Amino acid sequence: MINKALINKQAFIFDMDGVIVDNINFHIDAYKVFLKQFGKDITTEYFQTHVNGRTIQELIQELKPEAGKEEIMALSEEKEKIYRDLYAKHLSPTPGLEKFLGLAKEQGIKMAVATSAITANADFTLDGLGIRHYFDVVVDSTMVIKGKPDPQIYLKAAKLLNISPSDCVVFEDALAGIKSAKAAGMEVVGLYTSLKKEELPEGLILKIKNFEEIS
Ligand SMILES: O=P(O)(O)OC[C@H]1O[C@@H](O)[C@H](O)[C@@H](O)[C@@H]1O
Repeated sequence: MINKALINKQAFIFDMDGVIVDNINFHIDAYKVFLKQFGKDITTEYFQTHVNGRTIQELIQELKPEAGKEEIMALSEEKEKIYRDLYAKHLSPTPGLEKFLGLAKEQGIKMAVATSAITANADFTLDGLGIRHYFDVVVDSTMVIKGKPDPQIYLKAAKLLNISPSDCVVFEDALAGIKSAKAAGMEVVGLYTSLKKEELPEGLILKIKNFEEIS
C-alpha cells in the first residue's frame, strides 16, 4: 500500500544519487581524488552545501572558467569514471525501492528520473540495477541548460510526462534538489540518506530514511 500522503498524485519524479542509490560517500571520495589537480580538497559540509545535487559541469565551470564545452565534458567524465569505478561493486538500490516502484506502476502513476548526473552515470545506475523499465522519462543534466537548484529539470520531467507540476511528487535528498523541486511548484518527500533527518529543510510532505517506510 502506498502511503496516504502520496495517493492523490499522478506522477512521482525521482532524483537519482542519494535517492535511487545511497551513494553519496562514493561521490565525496571521487571528488577528493579528482580535485587534487586543482589543488583543492572537499569537506563533507562543503559538499552538502555547495556541490551535492548540482551538476558537475557547473562546478567545473567555476573551477576553470576558461574551459570550453568539450573540456568541461571531458573533465566531468574523468570525475564520474572515478566515482563509477569506486561504486560499481557496491551498486544496490535504496531499501524498498523496487517494491515501491512496482506498487506505483500497478496504480498507474507515471514515473520519471530527474538527475544532475551525466548520461553515463544515469545509464550505469538505471541499467546496472535493471530498473529503467519502471520510468516513463529520464532527464539528466545534459538535457537542461541550468542545473538544480534551478527548477528547469523538474519542469522538463513534468512536461515530458504530460502531468502538471502540482500533480507531481518529487523524491530528493539534496538541498539544491529540494530547492529545484519546490521552485517548480512540486511537493517533496525528503530522504535522509546524505543529510541527517534534522538537516533536511522544513516544508517537506514526508521525511523518510528509505522506501520501506512508504510501501
Ligand atoms: O542527486 P542527483 O541529481 O542525481 O545528482 C547527482 C550528481 O550530484 C552531484 O553532487 C555530483 O557532482 C554529480 O557527480 C552527480 O552526478
